[in-house]
Amino acid sequence: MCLIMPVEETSPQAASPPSGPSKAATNGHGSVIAPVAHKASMEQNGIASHPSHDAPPSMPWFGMDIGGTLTKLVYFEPTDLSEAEEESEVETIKNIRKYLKSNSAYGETGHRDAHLQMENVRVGNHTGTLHFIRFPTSEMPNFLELSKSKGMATLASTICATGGGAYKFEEDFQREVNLTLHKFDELDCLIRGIEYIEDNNMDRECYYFLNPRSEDLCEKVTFDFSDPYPFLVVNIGSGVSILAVDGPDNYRRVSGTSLGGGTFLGLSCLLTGCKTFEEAIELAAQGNNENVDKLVRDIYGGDYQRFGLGGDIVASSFGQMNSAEKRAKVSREDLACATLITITNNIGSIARMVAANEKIEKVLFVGNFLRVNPISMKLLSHAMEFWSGGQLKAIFLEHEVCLGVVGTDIEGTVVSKNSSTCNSKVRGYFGAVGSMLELMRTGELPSCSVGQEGSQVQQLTVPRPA
Ligand SMILES: Nc1ncnc2c1ncn2[C@@H]1O[C@H](COP(=O)(O)OP(=O)(O)O)[C@@H](O)[C@H]1O
Ligand SMILES: CC(C)(COP(=O)(O)O)[C@@H](O)C(=O)NCCC(=O)O
Repeated sequence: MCLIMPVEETSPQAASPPSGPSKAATNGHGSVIAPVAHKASMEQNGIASHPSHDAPPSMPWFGMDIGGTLTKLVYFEPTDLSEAEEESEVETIKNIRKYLKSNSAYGETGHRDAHLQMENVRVGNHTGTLHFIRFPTSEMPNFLELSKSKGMATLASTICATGGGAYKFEEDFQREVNLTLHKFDELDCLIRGIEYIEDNNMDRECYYFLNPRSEDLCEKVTFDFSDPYPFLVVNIGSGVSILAVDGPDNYRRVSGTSLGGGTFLGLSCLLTGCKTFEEAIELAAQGNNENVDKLVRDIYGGDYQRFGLGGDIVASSFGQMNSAEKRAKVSREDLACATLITITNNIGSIARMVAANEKIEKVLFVGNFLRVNPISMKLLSHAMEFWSGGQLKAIFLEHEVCLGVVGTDIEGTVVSKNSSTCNSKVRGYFGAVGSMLELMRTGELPSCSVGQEGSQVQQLTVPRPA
């Protein structure tokens, strides 16, 4: 059984930098055309195939998403090993398992999200537990050092990896820990997952906010995504990528901005001395941007009526901070709040212009910047609707983790149709889960299933690649 990995050369939607890993075709307007990679096209292009295997790959089983800010690592711990299997395991694997399980912090910055742990998961031919570990990508040298000290290099195994770091750190993995990275593209994965919504009538997966500005009237409403095309995807990670999805397996990276989640975090740390994203969001929730920004009414004394600009609209982000007097009065909370609003509004504004340019009305916002961040979701909702005169809708997803899983070619899943079996808190790890499942692709074998503790295990079937 020969399996094909969607390696990078077939997914030419990489961002504009000339040194990017992929060769991209452009459509003449600067946007990059990227059909989702398929086995057939990869074979035609002479792309390397995944090593064929009838048996699952040797353990340990990991998946990695090495992003610009966060590295997300998923580790599968088999809980059904027979005595003979346990005995035949090499000491290094046992030690790695013991080390990962007995700690919830690794070094100073690595965390295992123990509360997200998923029991009773079937991967390949084993049942076990999925562990979710994250650390700042900037700590990669320490991570490699730690892996080396735990004997990873002696295993000579393979890890599936996605995200920009899969390219950046490929040689380091090989050199330091003798690990081969099978890379696959983060945007292909994302788009496939979203398309799965349409294919599987996941009619409660998408939602938008009604009356996003009103604390009392704001309501989360299901969005009917049964007729999705065309739609825009705004992926807010460290930076922002904007993709226009024209039809099945057909998308373009039409725009992007470097002012993204990483900018919010970086500026917040700089301005408030906060140390984490969570702290920055908490500060922002307690602050008032009006002490930092210059509003239309600060300039006009009221509304700018001729063009319908209300007095409470931000005219100039951080526009009051040129005054030493105002700077002296401003709080950390105010600064975090203004930073969040500045970044969010800018993304909303670019998304709106791209939508108008592309004549697209549905705009899907995804990425970890929106994690624990209802302020931005509601702001985006309001901005999209207000500035488009009600034409544009900001749409969000309930379960990015499930979409990520199916986004790597896992189809026919029961899990994603039944949201109660999805762990929505695992948002942000989907690329890592998806990359581990890539490792498991073994043709038509049922390869992965997910169940809650105590519930029936449900099967995900993995089709033979198209
Ligand atoms: N615990 C966290 N640590 C750092 N950033 C976080 C965290 N949770 C959410 N974020 C936000 O998510 C962004 C990263 O999003 P993500 O989708 O993981 O992108 P990337 O793959 O580029 O790391 C950060 O820049 C930050 O704004
Ligand atoms: C380069 C990236 C695709 C990397 O993805 P990320 O790790 O930020 O999720 C993204 O940061 C991006 O699209 N940046 C904006 C580049 C630009 O169009 O200006």
